[in-house]
Amino acid sequence: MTALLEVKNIDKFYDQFHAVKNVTFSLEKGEIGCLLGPSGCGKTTLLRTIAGFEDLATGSISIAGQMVAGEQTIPPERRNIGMVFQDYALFPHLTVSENIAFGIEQLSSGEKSKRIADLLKTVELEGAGNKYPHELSGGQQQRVALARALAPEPKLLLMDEPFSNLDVALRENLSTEIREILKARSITALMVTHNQNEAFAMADKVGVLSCGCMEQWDTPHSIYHHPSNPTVAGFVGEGVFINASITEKGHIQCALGTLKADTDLNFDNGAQAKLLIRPEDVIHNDDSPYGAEILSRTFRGPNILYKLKLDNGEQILSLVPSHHQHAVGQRIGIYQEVEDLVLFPADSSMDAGQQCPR
Ligand SMILES: Nc1ncnc2c1ncn2[C@@H]1O[C@H](COP(=O)(O)OP(=O)(O)OP(=O)(O)O)[C@@H](O)[C@H]1O
Repeated sequence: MTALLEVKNIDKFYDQFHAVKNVTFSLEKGEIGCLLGPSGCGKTTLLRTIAGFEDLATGSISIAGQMVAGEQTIPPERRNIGMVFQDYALFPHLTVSENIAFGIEQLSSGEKSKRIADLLKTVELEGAGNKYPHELSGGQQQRVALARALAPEPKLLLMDEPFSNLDVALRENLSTEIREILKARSITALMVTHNQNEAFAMADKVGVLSCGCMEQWDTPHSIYHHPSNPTVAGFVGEGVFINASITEKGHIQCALGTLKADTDLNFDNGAQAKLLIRPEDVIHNDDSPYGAEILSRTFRGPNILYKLKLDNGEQILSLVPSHHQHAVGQRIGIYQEVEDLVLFPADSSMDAGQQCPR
């Protein structure tokens, strides 16, 4: 099966600055991908090269089997792409219906009206066709922007931080809603976001970028539970690395006791490693022989996030139901319940989530 979007070994420079480095990934028809990564890692640049707003130095991009950049270049308007931007970019002097009609002027008026009515229904804005953008909320405007991008029935939809102007509750609802709309229509889409919750809620595949490199392109589950390197592990979720040693085949010793691996660890006996401990892996239980001192606490509604100091001085995080009330400085009992062992060699660079040089 040919991928709908195929990005192969692309490099992009701004003068001497290497903004995208040998990036390869693909999306099947109907799949939703999200590009995630710290500020300046190249997410928008990558999206813009796919849209055709930026030239490539090397590599190729194909959409629905047609090469659009590489040995041949096809201009943005002929790439059959729809775009949704952070600031909605609606025409303020046009009504909602006129905004949606913008890219389908070539259709007969009957077809146009039918397409607009269908899209207004899809984005749940029936009855809002005669309104102007300023009469709508941010979330409604972004739904109009989506309808406008979908009107010409593009092969690929690109979305650049589409929810970042919206408040937190709305972002979550809208990301789920938009995923459902795209899935119902089998639309292939690629979205850029800073927000990992959004990426996980929306995407079939997530690409974690760092300093222009694609660190991992994988399902949200694998990105979270099987990160391929410390950069991905540290960027996604709130994990902390602690020291560990491989004592015998499949046994790992750390400050939280001994852990046993079900699979081959690819470490020699006696090897030193860094073990990822996520806050949800650390369970509060005062009967546990392992204890830690509370260094700080952050109330999060249903949970409290404790920063804890282990007896050997290492620090970890623990997510505890918020009806537990413990003060900073108090000692609590904890035990580990690490389900997915994420281990990297002790000498790995742990520069996760850092700003990329510009
Ligand atoms: N037109 C340009 N000319 C020169 N450098 C640029 C240009 N556009 C982007 N860059 C640089 O390329 C790098 C990647 O930028 P890009 O906007 O793609 O990052 P990003 O991951 O989308 O960041 P953010 O999340 O902050 O929007 C940055 O270092 C940026 O300064």
